[in-house]
Amino acid sequence: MSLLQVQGLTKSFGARRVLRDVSFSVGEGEIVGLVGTNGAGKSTLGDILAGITAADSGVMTLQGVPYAPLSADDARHLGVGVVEQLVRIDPELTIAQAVFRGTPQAGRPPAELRRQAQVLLSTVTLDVDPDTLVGELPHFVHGLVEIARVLAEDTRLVVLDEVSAALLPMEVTGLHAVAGRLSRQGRGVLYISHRLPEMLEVVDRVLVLRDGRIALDSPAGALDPVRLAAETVGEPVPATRVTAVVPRPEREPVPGPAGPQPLPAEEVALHVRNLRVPGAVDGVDLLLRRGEVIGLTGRRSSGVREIAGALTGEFPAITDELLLHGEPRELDPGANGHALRLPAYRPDEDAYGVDPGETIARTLTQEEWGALTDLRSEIATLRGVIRTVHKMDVKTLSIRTRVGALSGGDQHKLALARWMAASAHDVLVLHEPTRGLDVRARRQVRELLDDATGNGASVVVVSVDPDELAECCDRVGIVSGGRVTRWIDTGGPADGTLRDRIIAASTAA
Ligand SMILES: Nc1ncnc2c1ncn2[C@@H]1O[C@H](COP(=O)(O)OP(=O)(O)OP(=O)(O)O)[C@@H](O)[C@H]1O
Repeated sequence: MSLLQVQGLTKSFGARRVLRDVSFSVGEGEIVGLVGTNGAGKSTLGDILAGITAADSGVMTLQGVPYAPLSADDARHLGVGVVEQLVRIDPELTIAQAVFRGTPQAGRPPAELRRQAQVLLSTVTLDVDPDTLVGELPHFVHGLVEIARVLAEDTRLVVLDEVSAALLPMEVTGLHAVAGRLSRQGRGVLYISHRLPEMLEVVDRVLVLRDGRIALDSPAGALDPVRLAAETVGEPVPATRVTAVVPRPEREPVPGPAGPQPLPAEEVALHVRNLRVPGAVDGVDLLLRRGEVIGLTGRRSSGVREIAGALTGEFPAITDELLLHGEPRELDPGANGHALRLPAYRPDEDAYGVDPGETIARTLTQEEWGALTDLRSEIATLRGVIRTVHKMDVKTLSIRTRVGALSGGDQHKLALARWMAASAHDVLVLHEPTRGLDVRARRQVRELLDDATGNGASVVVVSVDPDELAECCDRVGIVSGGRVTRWIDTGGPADGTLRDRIIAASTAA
C-alpha cells in the first residue's frame, strides 16, 4: 500500500527553479533510493517532506491523508523524520537524552528513558551505553543516534540524507541492516546517496531527480551503477575503474619500501621508514613517488588517522628515517624548519571549511583580493572564478551567490578547488576529497588530482569509500593494527572487482 504520495511538487529559491512538477510515491515497507547531481534538489525535497521548508505548490498525502507539515516538529509528529549526514548533536547530552530530545517522552524519568533508549539503540545496531555522553561518540555515528530518535516517535517515513557518505563499508552494511529492519516494520525509507553501487545493494526502487523532475523511477534490479550514473547526469558517463571499463594511464610498478630495486632518488617524493605513533601506529613504511596518488584506508581504530596525522604534524610520532625529496626531515615539532608538516585538506564536517556567508567570488579569490592592483588583474581573477564554477559544474545563477545557499556538494567542490589552487605544496594529504560529490564531480576531482600530479605533486588520500580509493589512487594501503598490512595495486588493466578487493581486504584486516 502507498505510504507517501507526492504530486506536482514545485520549489524555487529566487530565480532558481529547483523542483518542477515532482511526483512519486513510497510504499509501506519500501526502501526508495533518491539520486541526482549535486544541486539537483534532493535535500530540498527531503526538507519539504520533513517540514523544514515549504513547497511552492503541489500536494502530498501520508497514509491516504493530506500531508502539509508546518514545521519539522509538525512533520515528526505526523510521522516523517529526516536524518542528515552532517547532524551535530549537543555533546553535553547523554545518548538517552539525545534520542528522546524534542519528543513527548523527553520528560520521563531517566531510568525509563535509559531503558527505552537501549531498545532503540539495539534496533539501529548501536552498541553503546545510553548514559554515554554524545561528545564521546565519533561524529560518524551521530546519524545512527538520529535514526533512533526518529524511531522514538514511531515515524512512518524515514528520510536518510547522505547518512552513508562518511561511513566505512562495514558501517554501511550496518546502516543497510537498519534500513532493512525499518522496512520489515512496514516503515518507508527514502535513501539519498551518491554512493551508487552501495545504494543499489539496499534499495527496492530508485528515483532519479534531474532538471527538477523525476527523470527515472525504476526497480533497483533493472539498474547497475553505470546505467544509474548515466541516468543521473542525463548522458553516458565514461565508466570509472570501479566499473571496469576505463583503465588509468599505465604507470610503472612502484616497488614497496623494502622492494629489491629501489626507485631512483629523484623519483621519490616521500620516504618514511618505521613510523611509530605511540599507542596507534607500529612500524609503517611509506614510499610515495613523484606524481603518485596513494590511498590509505582501514577501520576507525586501525591507525590510519594517526598515520596521516603524523605526516601533517597533528600527532607526535617518530621514524627511523624520513626523507622529503631526498632531504632529511623530522617529525619532532621542535625541529623548526625541518619538521614535516604536510598540508591537509579535510572537508570540515560543518561547512567544508568555507564561510557560508561569503560569496562564491570572494571565496575563490580570498588570497588574491588584497593583492589586486588594477582592473586587468581583477578581470583575470573574476574570469578564473567563472572558469572554476563552470569546470566544477556548480549549480548557481551568479558568482555573487552566498556559498551557504549552494548545495552541500557544490560547497565541497568550491572548497576543494580553492584549496588545491592555493596549495603549491608538492606532497598533499587529502581526506575524502569526493565525499558527497556526484559522479561527474568525482571525475572533476580526479582531473584536479591529475593536474596536480602532472605538475609533480604527490598525494596521500585518506578515505572510507572504496569507490573513491579505486577511482583516485594508484595504490591503496590497507591499515590494520597500526600497520599497513597490504598494498592493493589499482593500476594495469581495469578490473571490475577492484572495489570488492578493497572492501574485502579492509573488512578482513
Ligand atoms: N536556502 C536556500 N537558498 C537559496 N538557494 C537554495 C537554498 N537551499 C537550496 N538552494 C539551492 O537549491 C538547489 C538544490 O540544493 P539541494 O541542497 O537540494 O541539492 P542536492 O541535490 O541535495 O545537492 P547535493 O548532492 O550537493 O547535496 C541548489 O542549487 C541550491 O543552491
